Amino acid sequence: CLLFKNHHHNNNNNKIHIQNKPGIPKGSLGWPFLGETLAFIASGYSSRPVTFMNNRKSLYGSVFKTNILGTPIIVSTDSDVNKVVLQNHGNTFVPAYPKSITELLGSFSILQMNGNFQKRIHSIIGAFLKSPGLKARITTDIQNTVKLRLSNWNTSKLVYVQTETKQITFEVLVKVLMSVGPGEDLKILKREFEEFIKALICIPVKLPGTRLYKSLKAREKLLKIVSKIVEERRSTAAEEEKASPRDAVDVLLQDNDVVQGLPLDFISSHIIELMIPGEETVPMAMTLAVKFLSDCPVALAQMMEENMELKKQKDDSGEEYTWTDYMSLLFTQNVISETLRMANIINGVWRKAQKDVEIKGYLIPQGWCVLASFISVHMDENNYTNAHQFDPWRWEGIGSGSKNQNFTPFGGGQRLCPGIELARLEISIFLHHLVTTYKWGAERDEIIHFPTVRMRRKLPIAIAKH
Ligand code: HEM
Repeated sequence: CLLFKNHHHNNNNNKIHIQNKPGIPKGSLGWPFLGETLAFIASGYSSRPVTFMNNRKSLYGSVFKTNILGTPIIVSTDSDVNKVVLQNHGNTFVPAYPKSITELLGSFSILQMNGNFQKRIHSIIGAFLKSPGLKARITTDIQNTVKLRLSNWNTSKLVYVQTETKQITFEVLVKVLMSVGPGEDLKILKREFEEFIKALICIPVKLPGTRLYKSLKAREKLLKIVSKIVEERRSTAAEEEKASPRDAVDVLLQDNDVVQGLPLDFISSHIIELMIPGEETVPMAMTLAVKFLSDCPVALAQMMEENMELKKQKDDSGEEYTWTDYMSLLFTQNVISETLRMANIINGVWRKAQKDVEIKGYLIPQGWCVLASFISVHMDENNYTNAHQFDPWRWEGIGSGSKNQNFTPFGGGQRLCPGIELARLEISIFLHHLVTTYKWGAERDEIIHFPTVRMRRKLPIAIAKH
C-alpha cells in the first residue's frame, strides 16, 4: 500500500524511544512515521502472523506499546485485559480504526458509533437477526442459494472456493438486509461493493485516481441503489407487513417511524455499513474450513459421516432441514469453532481510551489507542495446546459459549457481533451440502493475513461427486 512505500525514504537513524511513565506499558514506537508497520505487515504475510505480537510479548510483557499503520497503540495479548476493553463499562473506550477505514465507513456506521445510538442500532439489528421468523426463512433461503451454486460446479474444472463462497454469502447478505434476489441489481451491488471495500486499509487521500477516491465513488453508487430500494419500500409498505420485518430495511424504517425521523439517506447508509462486517468474514470462514479440512483427512472423514447421517435421515423422512438440525451437528460445530480460532478473520479490535484506565497494573492513558489482540489469545500455547494445529476435538465437551474469554472470534461485551448465529448457520449449511455432495482435493495454497485474511490462490479444489 502506498502509505508505507511513499515514506520509506524518510527513514533515518532517529528511532523514537519514548520514556516510560510509570505504568505505561513498555515497548518501542519504532521509526518516525513508519513505526513498526513494516514488521507488522511482514508478519501478516508470513505463515505465522502472530509472530509480531509474540516477539514483543516476550520482550516487554503481555501488554506493550508499538506504532502500526500510522497509530501509536497499546497492544493487549492478555484475555483479562481484552475482556475489560470489550465490556467497556462506563463507555471508556470508543472505536478507533486507521483513518482510511473511518473515511469509508462514514460517521454513522455502527462500527464507529458510540453511546446510545450504537446501543439502539445494535439491539434492533441483533433482535432481528436472532428472531425465529428470520431463522426459519433464512435457513431455506441459504439452502437454496448453496444448493444452486454447488449444482453448477463442473467436475472437469477447478473450483475456486473463495470466489464461490463470496458469491453465496453476498447473496444471503443482500437478502437479509434488503430482500434483493438474484438478478441485475444483485450483480451491480456486488461489483460496487467490492470496489467500495478495496480501500479499507490504504492511503487516506481523496484525490481522483486513488484507491480511496474510487472507493468513495463506489459508495455513492451503492447509496443510490440502496436509497431507491428504501424509498420504494417506504411508499409501498403496508401496516401489517411492517409488523414483522422482512429484512433490515423494514427494521430500520420501522424504528425510524417510531423514534427518529431521520432522512432516508441515513437508513441507506446504515444498510451499506451493515454489509461490511458480514461480507468478507463469512466466506473466509467457509473457505478456511475447507482448507483446514483438506489438510486434516481424519477430521473431514468424521465430519462427512456426521453430515451423511443427517442427510439420510432427511432423505428418508422427506422433512425439511431446520436451523436446529444444523446446530445439532456437534462435530461440525467443533470444526467451525476450531476454524474461527485459527483463522482470526477479525484479529482484534481497535479502541481509543477516553480517560486514563488502569487494567491489571497497566496504564492506558487518555487518548491512547488500544488493540485488543484476539489472535494472540487464540494462538497462545497456554490457552490451546499445540495452538498451530487444527484440532476440532479440543472443543469436545467445551462448546463455544460466549463466556469463554479465550475464544472471541466474534468480539464480546457491548459490541459482540450480532451476526454470530447467522454466520454459524451459513457456514454449517455450506459445509453440510459440500461434504454430502462432493469429495475434493485441494491444490497447494497459502493463507495471507494482511490487510485482511484471504487465500493467495483463492483455494482451488478438484471435485468429484459422491
Ligand atoms: C464469521 C463471521 C463473522 C465474524 C468473525 C465477525 C466478527 C465480528 C467482530 C469481532 C465484531 C466486533 C467488532 C468490534 O467490537 O468493534 C463484529 C461486529 C459486528 N458484526 Fe460481525 N462477524 C461475522 C459475521 C457477521 C455477520 C454475518 C453480520 C450481519 C449480517 C455481522 C454483523 C456485525 C455488526 C452489525 C457488528 C457491529 C456491532 C456493534 O458495533 O454494535 N457480522 N463482528
